[in-house]
Amino acid sequence: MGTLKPISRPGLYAITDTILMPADRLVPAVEAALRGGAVLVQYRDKTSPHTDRLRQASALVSACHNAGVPLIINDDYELARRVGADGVHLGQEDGAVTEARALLGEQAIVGVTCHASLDLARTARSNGADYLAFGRFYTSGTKPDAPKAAPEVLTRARSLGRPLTAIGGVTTDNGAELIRAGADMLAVVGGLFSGTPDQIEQRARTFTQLFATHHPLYPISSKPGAQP
Ligand SMILES: Cc1ncc(COP(=O)(O)OP(=O)(O)O)c(N)n1
Ligand SMILES: Cc1nc(C(=O)O)sc1CCOP(=O)(O)O
Ligand SMILES: [Mg+2]
Repeated sequence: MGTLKPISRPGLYAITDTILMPADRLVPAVEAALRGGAVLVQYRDKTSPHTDRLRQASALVSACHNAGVPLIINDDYELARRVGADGVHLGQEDGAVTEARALLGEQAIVGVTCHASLDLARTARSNGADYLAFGRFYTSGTKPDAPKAAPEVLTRARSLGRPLTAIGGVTTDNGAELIRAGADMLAVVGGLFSGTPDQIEQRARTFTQLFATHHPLYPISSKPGAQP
């Protein structure tokens, strides 16, 4: 068995956005999410020139590693390798898990989009995915046309034995339903990053509190009121 990867901690998965977070606000916004308890961060930028993406991803590696949190790069495992990120998130059209693993190494975190499909999830698991992402669960301003999923898919996917991520229109109001259905991470763009750093930090704390209240495996020592 390999070493346990850091995604074994349930919690908020913060995903960046080029519209909500222009270059000068990117790092402060992510630092606010980290102060609020985000356990994983994804750099998702589908439009900026390569040199900008390289600079921004490098800055995020430093911010995340200062907080002891892994940084995932969306789509681009070559960029992940260049900046020393901790892994990559792959959609169904973004290349093979095995190729990403070969480039990034055994310890890399590779996540895969499974939409609402247990078959896609089984295939992703066989190919070595470290977490399985399901969605979109609610109305999403960031990706309105993503295929729909119902929370029950999370409950069914629990038997696959991989951490489950829920994405798409997730907010502090609807997140508890997804955690109770089986989500180990809530992947959030608009429901987290549409605001000032203070608001982002407060929302991240609220998401973190949802895990403390509703996730069965939330670390005992992190539960409010628990003795250290
Ligand atoms: C955690 C997480 N889940 C799903 C996605 C979506 O990936 P994909 O289907 O490749 O779509 P794009 O994000 O590339 O538009 C994700 N990025 N992260
Ligand atoms: C990037 C992405 N992927 C989705 C999927 O369902 O695969 S939904 C989505 C957008 C997530 O942003 P927001 O939290 O603002 O809805
Ligand atoms: Mg993709």
